[in-house]
Amino acid sequence: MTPQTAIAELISAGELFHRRGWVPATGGNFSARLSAEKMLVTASGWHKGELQEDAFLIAGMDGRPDDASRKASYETLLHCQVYRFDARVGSVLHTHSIANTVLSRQKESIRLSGYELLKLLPGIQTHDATVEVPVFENDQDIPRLAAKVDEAMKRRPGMPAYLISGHGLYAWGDSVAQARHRVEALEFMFECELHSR
Ligand SMILES: CSCCC(=O)C(=O)COP(=O)(O)O
Ligand SMILES: [Zn+2]
Repeated sequence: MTPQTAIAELISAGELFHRRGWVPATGGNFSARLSAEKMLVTASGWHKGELQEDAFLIAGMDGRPDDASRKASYETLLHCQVYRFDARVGSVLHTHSIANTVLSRQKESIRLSGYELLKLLPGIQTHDATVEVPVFENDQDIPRLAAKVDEAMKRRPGMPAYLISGHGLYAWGDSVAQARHRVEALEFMFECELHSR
C-alpha cells in the first residue's frame, strides 16, 4: 500500500470512529503496513477525528520513527507486535469506546455468541459461533504489555482482537478496510452486550 492511500483510508476511519464516539479526546491510534519492514502510524497526541497528512509518520517494525524528531503513538509497540506476529496483517486500529471500556473493566474476557456480525471475524462462517475476546490488564509499560499480548497470541494464534482493561480495543485486518469493518462489528457486538446486561 502506498503511504498516500494508507493516509487517506486512516483519516476516513478516524472521522468515522469520531462520529461514532469511539475515539474521544486524543484516544486511539491507527497504523497500516507499508512493507515487510515499515509501517505508517499516527503521531502521538492527535485527535483521531481531525487527522491530517502530517499526523502520520513512518516507523520500523521496532517502533522507531524513520525521522527521529517525530514522536510516534505512545502505543506503537502494540501495533508492531501484531505486524511481527502475522505477516498478513495490513492494518491495526485502536479505539476507546464507552462499550469496550465498560465491558473491559468487568471481565477477563468478553464472550460473543450467536451474532451475525461474528462473520466479520477471521475464520467464522456462521452466526452459530462463539468468540472470546481476551482482556489484558492495562499497563503504562507498553513493551511489557506487548510482550504479554505476544505470549497470549502464541498460545492462541487465531485471536481476532483484544481489549485492554479500562482502556480500549485493538483489532486488525489484512487492509485498513478490513480492520475498520472488524472494529465496527466488534463495537456493535460490545454495545449489544452492554445493552443486554
Ligand atoms: C489521551 S488517551 C491516552 C493514550 C492512549 O491510550 C491512546 O490511545 C492515544 O495515545 P497516542 O500516543 O497514540 O496519541
Ligand atoms: Zn489507547
